[in-house]
Amino acid sequence: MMHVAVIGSGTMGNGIAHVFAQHGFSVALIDINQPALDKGLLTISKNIDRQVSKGSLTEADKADTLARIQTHTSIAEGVRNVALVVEAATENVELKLQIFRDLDQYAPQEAILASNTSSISITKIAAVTKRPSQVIGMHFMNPVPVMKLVEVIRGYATSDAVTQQVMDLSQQLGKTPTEVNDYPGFVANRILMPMINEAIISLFEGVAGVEEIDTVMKLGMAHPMGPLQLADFIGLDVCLAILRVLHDGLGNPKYAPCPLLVNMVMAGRLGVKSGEGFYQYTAGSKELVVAERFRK
Ligand SMILES: NC(=O)c1ccc[n+]([C@@H]2O[C@H](COP(=O)([O-])OP(=O)(O)OC[C@H]3O[C@@H](n4cnc5c(N)ncnc54)[C@H](O)[C@@H]3O)[C@@H](O)[C@H]2O)c1
Repeated sequence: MMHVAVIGSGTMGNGIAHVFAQHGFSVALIDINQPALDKGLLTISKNIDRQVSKGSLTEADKADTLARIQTHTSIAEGVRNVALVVEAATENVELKLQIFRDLDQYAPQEAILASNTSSISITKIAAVTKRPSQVIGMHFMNPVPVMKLVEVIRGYATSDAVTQQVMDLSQQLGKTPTEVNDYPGFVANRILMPMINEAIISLFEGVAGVEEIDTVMKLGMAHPMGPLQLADFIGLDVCLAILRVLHDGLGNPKYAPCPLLVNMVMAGRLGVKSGEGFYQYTAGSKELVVAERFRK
């Protein structure tokens, strides 16, 4: 049984641990404290229950999956004997660079070190290690157990052999890996974020209202969710941070974040997580209600 470590048991980390364990890997799940790990395990358990109720997994699969996950609060301890580490800690450059210095020190020399970062350069992360040819991006999509894509990002020094191993491993998880090179935003966010930004600019310039913009994209382009609702889900602070990475990294004014997005983030209107973005969110209600500010 191949042994892997996942750093971070938040939204993405618990999903990544879940899919590895479900597909027979033994997983060391690592976070900074036990409550964070317990919360991650609880989410995994609830998500497996959903798979069981749909008939895609059995109760026995659930027990086996959970039994393959061990938790740790120390990187040094958790990454001993692993063949692969997938880092899914908070999106912060300094934090990730320190984690990769630690991983380089404590993980076996031949281990592959992957990051699930949405926007930080894989080449920059690799450069703080003594094994840049074994550092790679493994960008899962949210929710991880459901979404099929893994964007596999080759840093400047990532080797062909490591890229192939990660492509193969992603397939073993039932995912479809897609190889891309390491430039700002990779492919997913380089295309998604300008679309979201353009939707916000259309609202800002009065071209149409919130519901109209989302309806055009849902019904006209067969998107499952409109771009403004999607921005609320992702978090407007996260969208702004990624647009700034594109703008700074590519130096093209077309990536400049819309002033309305900047204002909303400054005002703490971050979308679902703050209770209000382009829509307003009330606990327990599934109805989609446009935020008062944007009502006609
Ligand atoms: N949320 C998404 O939709 C999404 C999608 C794709 C990629 N990502 C990327 O995945 C990564 C994680 O995002 P998330 O949404 O799961 O964040 P999150 O805030 O839900 O979880 C981050 C976890 O990392 C833990 N952590 C922080 N410092 C740590 C350390 N030193 N060691 C171990 N654990 C540590 C935190 O305690 C927390 O549990 C980020 O790089 C993000 O860009 C997120």
